[in-house]
Parts: sequence; structure tokens; C-alpha cells
Amino acid sequence: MLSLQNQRQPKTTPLVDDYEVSDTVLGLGINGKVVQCTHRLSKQNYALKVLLENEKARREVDLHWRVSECRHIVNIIDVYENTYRGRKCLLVVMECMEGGELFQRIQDKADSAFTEREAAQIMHEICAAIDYLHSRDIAHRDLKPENLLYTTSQPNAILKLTDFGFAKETFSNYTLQTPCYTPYYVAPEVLGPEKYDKSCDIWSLGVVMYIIMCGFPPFYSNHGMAISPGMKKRIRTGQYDFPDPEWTNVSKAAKDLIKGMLNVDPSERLRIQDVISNKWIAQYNDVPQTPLCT
Ligand SMILES: O=C(c1ccc(-c2ccc(Br)cc2)o1)N(Cc1ccccn1)c1ccc(N2CCNCC2)cc1
Repeated sequence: MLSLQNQRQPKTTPLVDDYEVSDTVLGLGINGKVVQCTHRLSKQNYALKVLLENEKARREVDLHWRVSECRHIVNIIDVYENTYRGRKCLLVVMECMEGGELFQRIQDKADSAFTEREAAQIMHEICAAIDYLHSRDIAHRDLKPENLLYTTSQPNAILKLTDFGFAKETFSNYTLQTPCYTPYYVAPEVLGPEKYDKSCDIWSLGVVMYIIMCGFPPFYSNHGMAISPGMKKRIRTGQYDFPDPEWTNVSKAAKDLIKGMLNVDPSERLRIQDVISNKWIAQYNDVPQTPLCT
């Protein structure tokens, strides 16, 4: 069902008329690569994401465009639909996030991590982005530190969510407005399959919070491989802990919040409203500045 949102239309004039495209690859998204480009008139630098035009790419651009005003989501400046080497492409011009990835900042901390208050502030910014999405019935579905970028490398930089390659609308196809089945026979999964898309964002949020607090993930394979049967089992059964020395001085509030997000039962798992209103997040300025160094 095509959503009746006032969808913006991509420009069909050549992007190269307005921007000079450099071959500096800034990153690789799920659906396409990101290069740097410069606006010819303002000389301003931007990030350009090149997507081969298809249904998936159109959905990514449509969903990202709808939420692009959020302060904690990478803004879309312009979208062009051009034919490039005989292929129809969607060219997405976005603000240039010169501060790099949250992943890099965590790695730069090497084996330590952030102070508990810095971690709470980072979580507050990510929660603002997820809350903006979930309240508009959109799930991101690929929340990870690599998709969280800083505007600049300054201390007051803003953290923003990007890469909507896996994003999905989560509206239920059975609402009071469209009772398309006789209620007697409608199956439970028809009434609300989508809620699990949103709750998988909360699980990822729990993993991200765990990593920014201690510098390593709650679930990992013991030989540093990507995934292993043991790791899958530990995720499915929620088998993780808060090992000393990294977690010795961490507040109970922070650990309880992680437990609420890493609940293996999606229907029991915290919702974004529970997380964003949690004291540890809401009053991140009052969170103790406990150094989380190992
Ligand atoms: O995969 C990781 C890993 C460490 C750090 C990260 C990491 C992941 C994403 C981000 Br964003 C940022 C950091 O991942 N492993 C598993 C592993 C095992 C064997 C060989 C290679 N890797 C890991 C390594 C060490 C620890 N420990 C350090 C000492 N205290 C106890 C925990 C925990 C996990």
C-alpha cells in the first residue's frame, strides 16, 4: 500500500550541474557507497550516497527523507534521480558528518571507554533518534556504532543516526480503520507483526550501551570470529554478564537499564519511551562521572 505521505520528488536535473563529485569514498552503506561532493556555488562539502534505483532504494530514501528533520538523524539536503552509465540512480546529498563514527571514538578509547556520564549523554542522543523513528512507526533495524556519526570532531559535536538501508515501516495492516478481516478469524500475527521490528532496535540499543560502558560487547564468539554457535546460543538465551574489573564501579541503574533492553522476550523488552524516560538517561547530567577505564 503506497503511503499517502506528501512524498518529496527527486530532482531530475544532472547532479553534476550543482555539485562537483570527488572520488573520496567516505564509507559504504548497505545499499550503496558514500562519496564526498562539493556544492559548486557555496563550496560547501556534503556526503553523496549513490543508490541504484529500485524498490528497496526508493523505500530507503522515502523513509530517511521523512525523518531527516530530526536533530539526531543525518539530514538529507537533496535527492536527484539521474541516469548514470545507462542505469537509473538515486543520488542522496546529505550533510557531511566530519566527526566520524561512534565506533571509531570507542576504538580510540582503546581498552577503556567513556565516563558513565559521557555514556549517558551518548545514549540520550541515540534514544532521541530512535524515539523520533518509533513514534512515526519506523524501525531502523540496523542500529550499530558504525551507523552513528558525529557532525564534527569538536567536543560539542552532535551524534546522528544514518543508513536507512534496513529501515521499515511498522504500521499494522490491521487497524480499526481498515478491518479487512472478519475479526473472528484474524490470526494474532496479523494484528501486530510489526512490534518486533521496533523491539529489535531496543535490543541493539542495549548492546551499544553495554559497549560504550566497557569497550567490548556483551555477546561475542570466543575466537574473535564474526558469529559462532556458542555466541548464537548465548544471544538467544540472554547469557551475558558484567565482568569485573570493567563493571565493578558501574551504577546499578545503568546495569538495570541494560538488563531491561537485553530482555530475550521482545514483548517484555523495554520500549523506547521506557528507555528515554529512565532516570539514568533523562537526567544524564546527574549521572556520576565515574571513569569507566579498565
Ligand atoms: O570481539 C571482541 C571484542 C572486543 C572489543 C570489541 C568491540 C566490538 C565493537 C565495538 Br563498537 C568496540 C569493541 O569486540 N572480543 C571477542 C574476542 C575474543 C578473542 C579474540 C578476539 N576477540 C573480546 C575481546 C576481549 C574481551 N575482554 C577483554 C578483557 N576483559 C574481559 C572481556 C571481550 C570481548
